[in-house]
Amino acid sequence: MKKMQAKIQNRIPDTAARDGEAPALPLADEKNGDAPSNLFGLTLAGCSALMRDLGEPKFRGRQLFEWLYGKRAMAVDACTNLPKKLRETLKTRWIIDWGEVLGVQADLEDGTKKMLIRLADGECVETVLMAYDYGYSLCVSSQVGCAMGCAFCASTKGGLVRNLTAGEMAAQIALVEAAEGVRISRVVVMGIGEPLANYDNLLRFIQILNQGFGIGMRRITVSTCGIVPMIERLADEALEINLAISLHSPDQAVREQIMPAARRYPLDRLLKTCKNYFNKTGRRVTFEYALMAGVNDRDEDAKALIGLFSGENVHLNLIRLNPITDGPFAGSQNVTGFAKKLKTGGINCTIRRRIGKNIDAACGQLRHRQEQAVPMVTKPRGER
Ligand SMILES: C[S@@+](CC[C@H](N)C(=O)[O-])C[C@H]1O[C@@H](n2cnc3c(N)ncnc32)[C@H](O)[C@@H]1O
Ligand code: SF4
Repeated sequence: MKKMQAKIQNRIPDTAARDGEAPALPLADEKNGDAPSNLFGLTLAGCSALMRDLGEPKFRGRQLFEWLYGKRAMAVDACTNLPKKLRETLKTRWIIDWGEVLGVQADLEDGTKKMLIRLADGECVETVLMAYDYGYSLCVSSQVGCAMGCAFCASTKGGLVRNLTAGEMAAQIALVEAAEGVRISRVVVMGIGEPLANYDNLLRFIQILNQGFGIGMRRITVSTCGIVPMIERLADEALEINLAISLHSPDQAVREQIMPAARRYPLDRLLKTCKNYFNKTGRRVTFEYALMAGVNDRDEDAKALIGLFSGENVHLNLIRLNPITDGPFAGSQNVTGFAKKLKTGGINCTIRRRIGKNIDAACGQLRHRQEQAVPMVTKPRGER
């Protein structure tokens, strides 16, 4: 484990470690010139470099890191393991800022809570808290908006605004835990944005999750629409995280229509890359498949999936499509029948438990509402 952590640390780009200057500043702060910088989001290497720059012994870096994430310190003065004089010095240039929860939608039926979070520069992202038998899982956003243009997804409606910093991803956990009085034990990077298009910050975030929050690598899932070169890079990191691929069709032409990224990264190349990923990491890849009526829920789709995956050590996760405003697709009425066909064909598949159906479950809807100044509503039970 220690060896693996050291490996991640060496690979994670960190301005502090690289330049010997102030640790990597979050993007939001870079825009603000003289504004204080956010300590939240520094990796262990970043904390150590900061302490070194301040003329402090190296162990102070670990102390800061532990209080930032292990203790969820909300202010520099809450880092009571650091000497008061050092805290005063830190406060001249540094703050701890998690952003704030702007609003919450709760699904009273299944306990899912979707929160709209405001970032330091006023941009918003969503994060979703899900309750399971084993504890709490958080679905984290990785970007403000998304450039990928998938036709069924609300996250991409206004395009990409910017990447989230590692701190802004980690703050989603701290904020939700503080607001709800819970501990998050699993994290899925399946919120707004394409995590592999924000690769360096994603790796920093994973490091913070693992070393700072103490969340095991196997309890972290990263989902991608299939950015092949970044999947190849991720395979080389040798992390034990779970990789999920948004597949949504076994047909290249259909995929190109509903997921523009497929034009650049064709299905055969993507599947080959996933095979290599499994061979290198030993981690089984999950394929996500949101069923859309007449688009990808036909007999021929089931047959094609069986042809692609029969005998392969993969998992297919069938998802009920969440309706989005003005979306071109309707959810399939044949989810269980489709699953049955796949199972009969020898495919290891499950239907994802539907969560948050009484709120704006589709990822990006809430942020979109906020941008359009549409009031945030929790729909009555059963209404779609
Ligand atoms: C929002 S994406 C974020 C992660 C990454 N960008 C990706 O595409 O895998 C997370 C998952 O939600 C799925 N998704 C997007 N819009 C959806 C919708 N309207 N209904 C159901 N699933 C949806 C995506 O295909 C993907 O599997
Ligand atoms: S599904 Fe993922 S990649 Fe596609 S637009 Fe939505 S967030 Fe972006």
